[in-house]
Amino acid sequence: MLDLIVRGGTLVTPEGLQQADLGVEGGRIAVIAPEITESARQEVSAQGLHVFPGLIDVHVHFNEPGQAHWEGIATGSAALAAGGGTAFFDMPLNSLPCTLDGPSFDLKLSAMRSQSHTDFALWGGLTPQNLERLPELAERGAIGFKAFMCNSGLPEFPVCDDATLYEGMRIAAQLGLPVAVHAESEALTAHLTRKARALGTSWREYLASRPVFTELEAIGRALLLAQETGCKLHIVHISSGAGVALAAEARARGVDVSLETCPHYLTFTEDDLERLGAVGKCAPPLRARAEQERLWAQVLEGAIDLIGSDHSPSPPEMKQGEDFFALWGGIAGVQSTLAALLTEGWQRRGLSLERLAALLAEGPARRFGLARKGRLEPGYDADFALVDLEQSHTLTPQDLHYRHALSPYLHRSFRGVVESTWLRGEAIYAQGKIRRPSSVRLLTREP
Ligand SMILES: NC(=O)N[C@H]1NC(=O)NC1=O
Ligand SMILES: [Zn+2]
Ligand SMILES: [Zn+2]
Repeated sequence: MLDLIVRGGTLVTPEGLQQADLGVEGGRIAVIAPEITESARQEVSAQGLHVFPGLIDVHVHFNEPGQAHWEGIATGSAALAAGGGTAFFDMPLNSLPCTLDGPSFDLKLSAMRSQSHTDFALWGGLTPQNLERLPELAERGAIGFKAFMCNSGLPEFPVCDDATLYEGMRIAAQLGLPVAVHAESEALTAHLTRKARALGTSWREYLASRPVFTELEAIGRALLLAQETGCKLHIVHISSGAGVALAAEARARGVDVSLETCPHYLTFTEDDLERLGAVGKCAPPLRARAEQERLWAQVLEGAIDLIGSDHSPSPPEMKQGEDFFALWGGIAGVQSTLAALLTEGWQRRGLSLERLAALLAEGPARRFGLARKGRLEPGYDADFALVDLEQSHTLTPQDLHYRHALSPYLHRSFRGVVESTWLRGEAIYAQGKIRRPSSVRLLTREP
């Protein structure tokens, strides 16, 4: 007797689409077959629906402990589930304390266990102040170490200088964990910020302070250090086609690097900033249309390993004011990743559903050593979303599960509707409602 059978859906796997029944037992996919004859405690019809592997978002800031008024684990993970997601990796900054040592990791872990609606992994931080704490973070199950190559905007998470990045990568390589970098040059962005601010403080000057070459300089330096140390490198939120090209070239030479971009760089351009204002502020910033087209070309060619949301909201007050430089930089988007990619990628540009599953689930699981996640295949965790691709929807504030109903994706129309999301065989989202699963797990790297 199976626990659950999902009948008649179209399963999306990186190898292709397959019309089949999917049977679940003990939280795992037990069988996939054209027609399962066994009986089950629960049956769900997926007739006319696509079954996607649950999204694994390797880049979110849910800001707990300490800053639940910015977002929150319960609200953020609910939004992820409503968007078809079943796991997230929480970044080490924007919470208080930042995740920089064993005790802060333990605090975050217990907050996650009591409040998350999905499985999760935790990034540790890499700063000049915590090099000697990396082993204790690894011991507790950190999925990797995140460093900022420019000012993070938060004094409690200082910029990582080259010497720290080099030594941190040496330690990470020994521990067998990746280092993730926010790649923008501190020297160049600080200089260009001074220059731009002398001319004004609108979104236009902000854009002028972080041009593409400041991203390229930092990507190039991180690649060099990764090559030298043999460290696994993950470059987060690459905003430019040129940045992808630079990293992909190094990967082809044998550097162990993975490339992430975000739905907002694939959806909005700098021309949208006039209308969006602060809700569209992020770093690196939105780019010109031609750069976005180059980025899309790279995605379509398969140069990108995975897509993460970099969901990083703030209280609304921090997005208000005249000085664009002083406003919080961060996009609220964890709920919209699949919708944005189905619309901008599958519908508009012919990105295949198989590639989409690879970018949103299998790619993240493979890169970060999650052996039982990311695929619809017997033996894997039964994490999936039932999606109606025939329907469209327009995102309203009432749809958002965030702490604050603010997002650049609001009022846009999207192809596809997530009908339900399942974590290890349990519905965590259905008919617009969130349900807490019986358990959530810390995901760690498996050899
Ligand atoms: N601190 C933080 O979350 N910063 C993020 N926001 C953003 O737009 N880019 C980032 O790195
Ligand atoms: Zn960043
Ligand atoms: Zn981030």
